[in-house]
Amino acid sequence: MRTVHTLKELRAIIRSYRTQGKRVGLVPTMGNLHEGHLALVRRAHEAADVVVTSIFVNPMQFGAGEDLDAYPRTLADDQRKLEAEGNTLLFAPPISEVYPDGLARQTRVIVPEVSEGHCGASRPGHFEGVATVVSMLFNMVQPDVAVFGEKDYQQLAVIRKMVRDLFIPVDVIGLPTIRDEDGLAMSSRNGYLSAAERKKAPALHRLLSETGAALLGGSDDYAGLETAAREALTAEGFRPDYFNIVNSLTLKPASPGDRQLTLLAAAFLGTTRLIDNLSIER
Ligand SMILES: Nc1ncnc2c1ncn2[C@@H]1O[C@H](COP(=O)(O)OP(=O)(O)OP(=O)(O)O)[C@@H](O)[C@H]1O
Ligand SMILES: CC(C)(CO)[C@@H](O)C(=O)[O-]
Ligand code: BAL
Repeated sequence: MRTVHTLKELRAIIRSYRTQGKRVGLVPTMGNLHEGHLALVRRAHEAADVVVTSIFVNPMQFGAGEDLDAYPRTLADDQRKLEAEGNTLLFAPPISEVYPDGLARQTRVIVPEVSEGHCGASRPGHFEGVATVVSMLFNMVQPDVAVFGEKDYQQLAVIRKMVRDLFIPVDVIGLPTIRDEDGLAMSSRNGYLSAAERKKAPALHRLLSETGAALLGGSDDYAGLETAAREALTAEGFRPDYFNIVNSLTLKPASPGDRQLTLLAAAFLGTTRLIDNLSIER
């Protein structure tokens, strides 16, 4: 596996893939790779001849006071894991390569509607940062296909809409969330949890599952279920950010007739913010 840090090197290699008629897959990440990321790499291998994984901790999607500086950077470990997966190329640019004129002067991509509410409300500017950097990565790598995780459900919806609205010629594949044995969604931020917090963490997935079961059982009392789930999270030691029952496609609050529902949740354990979701069909 090769690792490149500059756009010039990346472009030269992508050009040679194109000359050989290869189908290119992209897996955008922020590094500190775990089994969730590696499942995306495996899926990309099924859909493409060569797989480019990017590692870039994108400052534009972090708000003031968030964990940009603390975010784990583990390039050597990540390289070993990608090598073992048969990943073809790792693109790990420094900030100066992606934003040579600085963040303030950077052209930005705004995706309306699906980026509003939920994480978009709690992290103002976050999805603008995500859409901007993902559109840039698409232009840098020019992949045929790109793979993202459903763990970041709203992010995936934002990227799908951006691709549709801007006619970007990339197939977007979403992959189900990979979990630890106790149900906790794998995430780089799980590494911030203390041993005691890690024990409590699976309650987030459990409460999503219990609420999903109540919905499948026929309950339409969305507001009541949301309040009960937030109270249960608090009782489990979390500080809930949101627990919302939404229409799976629009991400707007669910209406009684909706058949495809998604439960979106974010909650803090100490200073660590965890997100998770569950989709059901009635
Ligand atoms: N448990 C998981 N299962 C499937 N995909 C995942 C999982 N965790 C992350 N991903 C996907 O990996 C890609 C890169 O995500 P990222 O590098 O932010 O990882 P992360 O572990 O979610 O980190 P963070 O703690 O910042 O949320 C995204 O498409 C994300 O949805
Ligand atoms: C898609 C992404 C790599 C853009 O920075 C990031 O938001 C992530 O890791 O999910
Ligand atoms: N996994 C989404 C990236 C972020 O939280 O900034």
